[in-house]
Amino acid sequence: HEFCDAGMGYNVVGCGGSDSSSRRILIKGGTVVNAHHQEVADVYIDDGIIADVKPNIKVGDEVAVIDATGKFVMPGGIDPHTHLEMEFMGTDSTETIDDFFSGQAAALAGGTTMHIDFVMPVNGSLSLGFKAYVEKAKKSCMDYGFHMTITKWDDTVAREMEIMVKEKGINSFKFFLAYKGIVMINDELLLEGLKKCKSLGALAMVHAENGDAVFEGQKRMIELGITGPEGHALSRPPLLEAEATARAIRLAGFINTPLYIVHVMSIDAMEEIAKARKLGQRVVGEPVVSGLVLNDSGLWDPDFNIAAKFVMSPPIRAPGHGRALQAAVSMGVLQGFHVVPENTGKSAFGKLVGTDHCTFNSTQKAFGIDDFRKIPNGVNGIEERMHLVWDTMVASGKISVTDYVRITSTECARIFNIYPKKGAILPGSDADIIILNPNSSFQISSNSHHSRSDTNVYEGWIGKGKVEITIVGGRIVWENNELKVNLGSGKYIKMPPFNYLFDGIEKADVSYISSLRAPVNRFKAMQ
Ligand SMILES: NC(=O)NCCC(=O)O
Ligand SMILES: [Zn+2]
Ligand SMILES: [Zn+2]
Repeated sequence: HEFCDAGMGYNVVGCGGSDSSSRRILIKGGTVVNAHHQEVADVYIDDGIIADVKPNIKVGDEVAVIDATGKFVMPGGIDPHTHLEMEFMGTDSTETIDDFFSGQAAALAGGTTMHIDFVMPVNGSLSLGFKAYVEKAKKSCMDYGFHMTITKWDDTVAREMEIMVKEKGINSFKFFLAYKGIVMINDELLLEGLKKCKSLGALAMVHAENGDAVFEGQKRMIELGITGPEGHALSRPPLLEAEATARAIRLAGFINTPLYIVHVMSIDAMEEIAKARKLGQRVVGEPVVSGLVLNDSGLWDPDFNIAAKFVMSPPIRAPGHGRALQAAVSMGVLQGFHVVPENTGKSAFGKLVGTDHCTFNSTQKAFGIDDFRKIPNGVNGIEERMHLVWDTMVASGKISVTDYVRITSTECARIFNIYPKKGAILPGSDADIIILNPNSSFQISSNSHHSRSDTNVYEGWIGKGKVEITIVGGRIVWENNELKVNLGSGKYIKMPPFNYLFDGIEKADVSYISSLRAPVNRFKAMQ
């Protein structure tokens, strides 16, 4: 089998490797952390499911015991935003280098046990796109879900959206407001999509940049003779991210349906979300780890191969944006959904953190050596997210360990309506668990990472906290720095519509209509 290649550098169970992991495991004496609570307890796993969580669980000799004393036992990470084996930006750049096997193996080595990937339609057809992704995902070694991308509009697309939600387990649709001439849609299509999402109880997601203005910005750079990777960032400043974010928020408010803004990269866009949140609109802002911990300095590196690896959209911003996004994440989580007033509880900035893992190797990035517009956009992160969020947010004292669980796992499970099957260490939840040692450290390098890419945007990062064990579906797949992944064992997780963001939305319809009438009433009162 192609995945049994020794070159993969890790053991593939089901391809000749031996499956030493037990179906019954007791994790003893660790600090078990959920988003709402932490306690020292044991966790008993039977046949892929968490059977019990309490102190001093007694088991027989046949059960494998892991001593987790002094360590944190937490739900495996859920990455809400990945692009595995995706065709993107024309045929020249081919597909992202990580497929559903290598990308997921990398995820498991870094403590992420589920991800949600974006299905790309085939010639605008959602069913053909779905079929293609079902095929791609057959090699999965961990559970996964799908978002669906909408790139055109007609009656067939509208009907297929219904099928996706009612039959295929998709509860979110993404609209690109950028990538003009490739996948960008206009406001008319966005409005149709928002209406359809609302009627289906599906979450609308947007990539928020003004694609027409970006196109103009790119022309300007080329006219100025700026063709290198720095031209990418200069052509699409925060202003254009903020404009599209504000526009999408207002249109979602006009339709009165919840909105999820992917990869928020700038203070400017984050402030638009904060403003909407204050007004009680149901908006979720998703920071990604590259936007939180990196800055744009890499884009100015004189070595094209180094600079090009940082090209993603919206761009990684100047120093200051990342720090502000980190602060917003810590404030957002400190105001957790259970303590904020009712209206603001249905919106959030940074209650979850994704990656937008969309990896191209240096040969693929080199398609744009003479013209930054041809550099395929995207960076890695699926393997690094859990460590980097721990290091920059928890080890630095910005957030608590319970907050960490919420932003890396639980809130994603809630938003995509699969909690508490995922995102919790509770009896009955899937046994997707990590054991993190806060006194150990991690180091990132393209020489040792598990992605197929030959580069890593976090190259050389050394930080505190180490995921020592990953358990997925009740099997130990990462231990002693060794991966033993189970080819084809990952399951597709259907995600039902009408998540908590839709609770009481009809009431908001009524108050929206009265708010439209309010100025009229005020005017009448003045007469
Ligand atoms: N973000 C990026 O540069 N690539 C992935 C596709 C997208 O999410 O826009
Ligand atoms: Zn995007
Ligand atoms: Zn993306």
